[in-house]
Amino acid sequence: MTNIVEVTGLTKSYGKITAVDHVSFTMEPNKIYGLLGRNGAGKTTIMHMISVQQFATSGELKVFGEEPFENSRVLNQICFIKESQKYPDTFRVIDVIEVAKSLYPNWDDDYAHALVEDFRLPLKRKIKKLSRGMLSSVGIVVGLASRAPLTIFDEPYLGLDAVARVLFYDRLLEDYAEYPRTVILSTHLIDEVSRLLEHVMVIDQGKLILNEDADALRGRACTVSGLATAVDSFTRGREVLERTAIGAAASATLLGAPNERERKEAEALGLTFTPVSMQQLIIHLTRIPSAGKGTEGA
Ligand SMILES: Nc1ncnc2c1ncn2[C@@H]1O[C@H](COP(=O)(O)OP(=O)(O)OP(=O)(O)O)[C@@H](O)[C@H]1O
Repeated sequence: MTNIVEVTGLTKSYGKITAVDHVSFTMEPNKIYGLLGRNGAGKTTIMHMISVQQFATSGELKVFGEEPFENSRVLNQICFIKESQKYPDTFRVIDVIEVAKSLYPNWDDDYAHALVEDFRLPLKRKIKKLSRGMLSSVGIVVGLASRAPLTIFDEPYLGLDAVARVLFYDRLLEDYAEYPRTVILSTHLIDEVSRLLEHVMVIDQGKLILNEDADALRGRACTVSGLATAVDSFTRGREVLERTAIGAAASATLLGAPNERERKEAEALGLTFTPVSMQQLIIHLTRIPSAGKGTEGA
């Protein structure tokens, strides 16, 4: 099957600033990708280039197997939801829904209206009179109901409360199960979205430093805790990402999941293992300069 996105050596410079620096990757059909990274890492710029809202300075980009520039076959299949979407002043929620209906070939109007109710959006209210969270909900409704084969959510939930965020995650998973498509989700709330993600890409200072299957990533580290002397004895000779100690107790985050023998060894020392959250792991990995080396183009 054709890759949805194929990027080779993609670079975007603004004068002396290199926002995206020779990034190469592919995105497969029907997967949920997390595009993660710190502020200013280059995530939005990458998503803008994929959706042809910005041009690359150099490199190659194919979307749905084609050059995306002025290519309606490609552009019709992309829905981009950004944090601060602007709408005409006179627009009400219903107007946004109607325009979206005409834009996206796979639009499901019944689903859109069901989502409007779920998110408690007042259809007749002007967009400019909506609260910040309600405005984010409008974008989420459009993104989900578009059922676009490539749906991009760039930090879609500014101002959205926890209940609405969980609603978004649940609806996305349910609808994706029934109508698989490729979703790119860019967010800082890594732990919140980690259960949704099938593949994780981390951008740091314009470079792709991690490009990995989410399950493989989850198995890449664990934390071992107990008496500091026991922790140190167990971790000797192993790759420790971080060690913290309080009084006589310590915990160490280790690369790799423990095998049966290691579990027994730890148990004998009175140590316990806990999984490392995706957010912790990414923080650990992005702190180490050599962390993702060799992952580009995976
Ligand atoms: N129009 C522009 N002119 C100059 N520099 C820009 C422009 N747009 C983005 N940049 C710079 O490019 C870099 C990447 O920005 P980008 O918006 O892609 O980051 P991001 O990862 O999406 O960040 P955030 O998580 O904060 O939204 C930043 O250093 C930013 O200052």
